[in-house]
Amino acid sequence: MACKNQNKPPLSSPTPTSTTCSSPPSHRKHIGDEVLVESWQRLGLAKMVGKANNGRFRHAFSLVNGEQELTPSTAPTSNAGSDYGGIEFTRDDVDALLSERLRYKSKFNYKERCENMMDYIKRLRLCIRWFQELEGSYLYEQEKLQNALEFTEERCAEMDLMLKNKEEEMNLIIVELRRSLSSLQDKLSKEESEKLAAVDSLAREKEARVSIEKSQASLSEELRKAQGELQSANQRITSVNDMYKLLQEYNSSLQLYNSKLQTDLDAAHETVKRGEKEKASMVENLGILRGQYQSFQDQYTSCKESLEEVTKQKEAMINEVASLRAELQEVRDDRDRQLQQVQALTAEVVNCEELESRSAELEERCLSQSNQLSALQDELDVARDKLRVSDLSAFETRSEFEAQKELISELQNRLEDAELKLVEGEKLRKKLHNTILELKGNIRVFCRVRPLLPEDSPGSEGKVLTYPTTMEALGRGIDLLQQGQKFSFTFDKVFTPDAPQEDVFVEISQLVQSALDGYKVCIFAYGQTGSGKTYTMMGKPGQPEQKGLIPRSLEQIFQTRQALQSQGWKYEMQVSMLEIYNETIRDLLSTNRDSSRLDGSNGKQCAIKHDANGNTHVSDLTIVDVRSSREVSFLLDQAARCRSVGKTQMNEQSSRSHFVFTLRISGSNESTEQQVQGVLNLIDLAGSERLSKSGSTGDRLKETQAINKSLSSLSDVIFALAKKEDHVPFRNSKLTYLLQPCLGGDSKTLMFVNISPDPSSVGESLCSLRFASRVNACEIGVPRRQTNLRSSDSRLSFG
Ligand SMILES: Nc1ncnc2c1ncn2[C@@H]1O[C@H](COP(=O)(O)OP(=O)(O)OP(=O)(O)O)[C@@H](O)[C@H]1O
Repeated sequence: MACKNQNKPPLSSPTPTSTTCSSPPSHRKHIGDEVLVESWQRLGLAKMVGKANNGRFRHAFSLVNGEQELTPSTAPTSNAGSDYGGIEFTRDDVDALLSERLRYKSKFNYKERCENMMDYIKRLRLCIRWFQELEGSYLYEQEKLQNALEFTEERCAEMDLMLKNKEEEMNLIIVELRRSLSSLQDKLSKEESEKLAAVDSLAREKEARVSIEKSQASLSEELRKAQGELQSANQRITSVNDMYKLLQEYNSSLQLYNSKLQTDLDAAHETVKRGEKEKASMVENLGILRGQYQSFQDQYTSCKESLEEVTKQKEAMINEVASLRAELQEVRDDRDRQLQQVQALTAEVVNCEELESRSAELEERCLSQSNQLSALQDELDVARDKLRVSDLSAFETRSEFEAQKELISELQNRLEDAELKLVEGEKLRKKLHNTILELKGNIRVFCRVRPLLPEDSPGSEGKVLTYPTTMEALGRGIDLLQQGQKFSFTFDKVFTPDAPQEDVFVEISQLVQSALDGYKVCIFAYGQTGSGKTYTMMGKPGQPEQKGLIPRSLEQIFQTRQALQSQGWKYEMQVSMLEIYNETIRDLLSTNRDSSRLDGSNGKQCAIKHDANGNTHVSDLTIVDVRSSREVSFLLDQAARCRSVGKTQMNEQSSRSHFVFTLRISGSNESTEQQVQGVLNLIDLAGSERLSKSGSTGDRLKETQAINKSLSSLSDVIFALAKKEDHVPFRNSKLTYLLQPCLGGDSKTLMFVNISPDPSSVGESLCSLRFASRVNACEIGVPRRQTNLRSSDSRLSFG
């Protein structure tokens, strides 16, 4: 029965599954209790074995259920070793005890037999007790095993249930999975077909991309062309404008000429009328003269006839006289009578002579009248010729007039076309300008180098600034030489010392223009003290050709405002000017300025506030409505007088504060119902300077420290923006807080970095250029045009 190979005692294996020994199944089944009872019954008496067998039974009742040891730790405390002296029995021992034959030396030695019997009984008792103990522990084990079995069965049932549930679930899941598999398969097939389609579309997209790239290239070509065309259109516009002016002049001269011709024509008509009248009167005269002539002719003929008659009579009389003389001779008596007759005849002769002279006179008159007539005829011919000529010239003038009229209307049409083109060009310009600005990034940097001044240190170190002439850097690059090391910088534009104010303004005029289009525009000048910031922004007072950007911008804005009136635009403008001095805001247009300057403040606490629309308001700031650039110039002069200016070692007239000029523009177009709100901020920053170099003390030192602190806050803000940091320290200074919308928002911003060519300032120039190139690398967002309706609070804001 012992299964030593398995290292298990023969009476153990309470569970059918726990044994692998070769004993018959019927025995193995009851091995825990029945086998022992059976053995005891069969044995009756048994030889007691005395000694334990090395504790092998320690394992006899241990059960490994799974990995759980049920005995001996959980078994009731064994009394082995107490009643039966800790003796344990193996089956062999029990068998040996039961099969023990008591032998006696003498059959009748009862004492010995009795002792042996007692000993045997004692051992049997021990064995029985051991068995009982064993049985108890077996029963306990059995119970435990039963419990474990039940527990296991329960668990099995639970497990079964769970498994069933799980199976159901699994089945469901399988069904679900099958379903999802089929849907996935569907999807897969769909995806595959989509993939194929996507591959197709990818190929198509690739083609499209290629074609788009091509079209992009062609578009950029077109853009370039359009820019070229824009330029040429601009040129054409200027030439058309010139031509328009010329044509206007020509037109007015033509109108003058025309009116002159008209008066000439009227005069010619008058002359013609007069000529016709004269002609008619002449014709009348001629008729009269002809009548007179006829009557004279008649008289003449009658005179002639009478003369002839008279002559005949005379001849007859002469004959008669002769006959009479002869008769006188003959008839002297009749002489007196005859003499009387002669005298009468002589009187008649005198009469005739008178008649003759009268006839000559009449002939003369007739001649003169015929001469007059022929002269009149000639005049008439001349007048007729003149009339024909003036008719011709009137016709010519009329046709010329018509041609001029046509020319004028054609020119007017062309002018209208040109004006339309101008408007279109203007729209295109705005669009292109905004596109260019967006492409460039909306904070741009221009660098301006001022000329060497007599007060600059003599150029012992030679030229420290040079300008590269390569294609890509021409007009945009600047090289600085410091201790033999070259530092190159590129900006949107570099103005060399010889660049006049006009050229600088031309470059920013488009930007200024966009304030009228509803953009926030901010232009500020940065640089070391004495580098030309105030010169750039304000210019030189009293020298019109050296006017700075602020007066030029205002002139342009007011001119454009005038020009845009014809397109239906009406603008309202408001101006404010302030300075930030020692971290205090001062109102430069305040009327009680003088008293306020005494205590170092303007009496009012000007506070900066940003509203939800990104507009900045400065409380208690004087805001003036302006209608002309003259008004603004007056205000600028007033502000310049109030500005904090002082003399430093670096600059005779150094600005000791940041100057902020703001023009708020509000425009509306009644015909298009459009409304725009633009802001133009023009800022002249105080100059940065090294304390050591400036030699400032006292108040100047305090000013310089305040200036440097606010400029360093500005550079902190720029660096944070350049690094796209989450927190930008706008609130670190009044200047940066005021400029917040321009630097971090949606405005078009331009920075001038002013540079001194003085070799002794090369360190400061390098700092300024480095700062400027950081600013140039900043992206501050997309400029936004403000075309919304005007708010009820229409007072000035900074942007
Ligand atoms: N482009 C220029 N052409 C001629 N003169 C110039 C130019 N730029 C500056 N200047 C002259 O240089 C001097 C200093 O210029 P300005 O006062 O404008 O410097 P600034 O940078 O404003 O100095 P600060 O910061 O001390 O106010 C002035 O006399 C000015 O006339």
